[in-house]
Amino acid sequence: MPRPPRLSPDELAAALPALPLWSGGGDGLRRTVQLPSFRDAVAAIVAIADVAEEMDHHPDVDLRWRTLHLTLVSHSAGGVSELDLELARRIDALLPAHP
Ligand SMILES: C[C@H](O)[C@H](O)[C@H]1CNC2=NC(N)=NC(=O)C2=N1
Repeated sequence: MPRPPRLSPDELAAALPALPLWSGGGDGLRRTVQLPSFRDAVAAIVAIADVAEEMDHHPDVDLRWRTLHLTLVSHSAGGVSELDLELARRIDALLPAHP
């Protein structure tokens, strides 16, 4: 299946209000979340990995103790695409709703 192109700045600006826990611009969407423990954070990564494999779209992941930093970017498109928006929505459904 062809991968979607990168979003234009206007398309991205229109999409971001629906993802209030995510920041960033054309170089990637970013969310930081603190989990109760290191193990909880690792479990969150594993749950995200299941979604990423299903979508064949993978986040950049940086874990510092129990603080998880996620960056979503479509490497092949050279920016943020609809796949990143969908992955962000699915990650939000897995993680606690607070920062
Ligand atoms: C062959 C495979 O579909 C590609 O390498 C996929 C895998 N996951 C990916 N994930 C992300 N974030 N960007 C990509 O360009 C990408 N490419």
